[in-house]
Amino acid sequence: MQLSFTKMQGAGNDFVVIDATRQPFELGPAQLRRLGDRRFGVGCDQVLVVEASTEPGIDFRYRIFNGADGAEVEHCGNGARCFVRFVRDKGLTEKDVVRVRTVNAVLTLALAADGRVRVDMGPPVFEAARVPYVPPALPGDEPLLNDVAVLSMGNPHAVLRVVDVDTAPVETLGPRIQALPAFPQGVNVGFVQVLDRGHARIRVYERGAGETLACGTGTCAAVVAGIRAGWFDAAVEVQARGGLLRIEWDGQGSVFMTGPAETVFDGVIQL
Ligand SMILES: N[C@H](CCC[C@H](N)C(=O)O)C(=O)O
Repeated sequence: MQLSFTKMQGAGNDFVVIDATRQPFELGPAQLRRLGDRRFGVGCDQVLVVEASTEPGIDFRYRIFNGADGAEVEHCGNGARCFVRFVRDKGLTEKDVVRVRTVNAVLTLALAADGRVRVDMGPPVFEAARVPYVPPALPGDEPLLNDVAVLSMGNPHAVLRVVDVDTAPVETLGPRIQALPAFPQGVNVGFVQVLDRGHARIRVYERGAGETLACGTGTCAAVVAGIRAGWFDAAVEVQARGGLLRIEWDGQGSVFMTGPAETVFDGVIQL
């Protein structure tokens, strides 16, 4: 089958975006992995699917699949910014602010005049069962989890503070933490370097993708963990390897993320 797609990126986190508003989305895991494959397919961190909505007050449905394993996941923050850029540029809406439903949340996405996009990422969740996270029976039972903050941004995150992200053991510690029984549905592992109360650097070893150049939900999770720990004020500029994200959280409501969203090319693939 021939599949039309648009390649997009948000702070270097890259996506294959599929317009499924006019025909049902029917790709299986093997086809999704092919889309994500950087040798045998298009190559992307995640596949984003735009579906029509019949729900009052909801403009679109937003589905996310990790490129490496084809698994459907709950949220993708950088993808959300590309989503609104896509639906606007493809004429699927005239709105600059759209509301979209994911598998477990409703997000508000707003195109700004400077081309950046501001996303209401919803509130963080700390209740272990909703992450999901199974804490060790006793603190210290699992040394890898000492000093790790665990929370959900709709998807699961583990956050560690490091002195320097460039020397952090991302490629080794990331997968080791992901493999722990404490995370029954896996986890995205963030490594955050605090520069000052309004600035940070980050690297994220993502579930189902490995290290990406940026992770929107992971950056939100790191800032939330840092605000709770007293490291940050309510607004933080975070430098990822692929670009700069601005995260705001008042300590109780939604987390807001502002950053870039760009189209790279349109294409057709034979699946
Ligand atoms: N790998 C993530 C999904 C993509 C998240 C990331 N690309 C973002 O921008 O939030 C997960 O399995 O939960």
